[in-house]
Amino acid sequence: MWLFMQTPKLNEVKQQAGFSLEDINIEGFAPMPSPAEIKKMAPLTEAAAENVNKSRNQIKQILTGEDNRLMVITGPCSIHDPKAALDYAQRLAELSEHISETIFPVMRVYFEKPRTVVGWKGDINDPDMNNSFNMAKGMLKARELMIKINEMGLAVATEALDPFGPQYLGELVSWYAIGARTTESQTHREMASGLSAPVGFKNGTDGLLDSSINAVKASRQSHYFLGIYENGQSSIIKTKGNRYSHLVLRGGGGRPNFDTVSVMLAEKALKDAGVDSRIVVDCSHANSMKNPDLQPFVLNDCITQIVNGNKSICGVMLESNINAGNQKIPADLSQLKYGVSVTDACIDWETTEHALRMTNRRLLDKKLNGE
Ligand SMILES: O=C[C@H](O)[C@H](O)COP(=O)(O)O
Ligand SMILES: C=C(OP(=O)(O)O)C(=O)O
Repeated sequence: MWLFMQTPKLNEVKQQAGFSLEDINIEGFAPMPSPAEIKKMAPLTEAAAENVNKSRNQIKQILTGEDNRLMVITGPCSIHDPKAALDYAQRLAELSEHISETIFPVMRVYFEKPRTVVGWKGDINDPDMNNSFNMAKGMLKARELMIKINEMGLAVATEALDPFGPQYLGELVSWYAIGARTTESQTHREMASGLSAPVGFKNGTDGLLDSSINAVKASRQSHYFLGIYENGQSSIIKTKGNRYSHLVLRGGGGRPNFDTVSVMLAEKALKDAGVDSRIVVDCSHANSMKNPDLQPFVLNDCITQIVNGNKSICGVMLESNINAGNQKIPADLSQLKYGVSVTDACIDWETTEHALRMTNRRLLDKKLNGE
């Protein structure tokens, strides 16, 4: 408070002394268009709005068990090429028609990447992939793509990483993840409490569940925190709490946690904590030890649990792309291979389609047998 009151005097002192006490490690500031300005450049369309509304309701019903279909969140680890993303969306939308009796597909449209240490942080942060960090361009690109994918009738899932992001993209997202690296962060729990769509909290990278269960609890409450308003004005935000936050098992600490015993332990941990939440299983990340070829086996195991009577698993996640594997970002971007991840390695489209058709068949059999 004293420093605040003395600011004019301090500034004088700083000028005389020739030094500053703030922004010492800041190299520069650049203006960023407000959420309202970006929305004006890529406005929400009626078709996209209707799809978001419908998809959110379906996901909510899956999370409460009113809709017993399996939510399958599938798509690239990260988006870097909108053309390939739309190609993927087209394939998923077509497949969706054949599997919709048992599966509700949601496309991973991940524009923000949390890094273990450093690396490309996604298409919003650096859309030109050349360290030019044109975030205004990245945000516009993200909105344009999410609008198109919604217009194709697919629900959009994304990771909420930057707390300003939802003001720009929130109306286009039907399912959010809070990642393993941020589940314990108060900032992300507060943000989740105000998000307009259901939020899945990943368990921590250590594989322990406490931080994610605490996160589910915290995000269901109302919070006050600092953020921005639509016009870019810095604001105090009061949230209502997110009734649809839930747990996502992604393995960690050197071991997976998708198996029957781990899922039963997660159910018990939720019950002991007094949290009523169904579970999404991420078949990738530490559940497949980052080996994409194992993802279909993880999926298959989850379906076996469901067929055998498990009622808590309501969704699964796959990291899938048009082509398998991953690639380093080349200095010459014309060398980028089409439809191949630039972050985590993915399964290819053929493997994805086969896995989802098999899943549908197994879930249909269960339904036909009245199990
Ligand atoms: O899903 C993506 C990655 O697993 C996550 O962003 C961490 O990536 P990194 O360990 O390569 O930084
Ligand atoms: C970063 C991701 O996952 P996690 O937070 O589980 O590592 C992801 O799904 O892209």
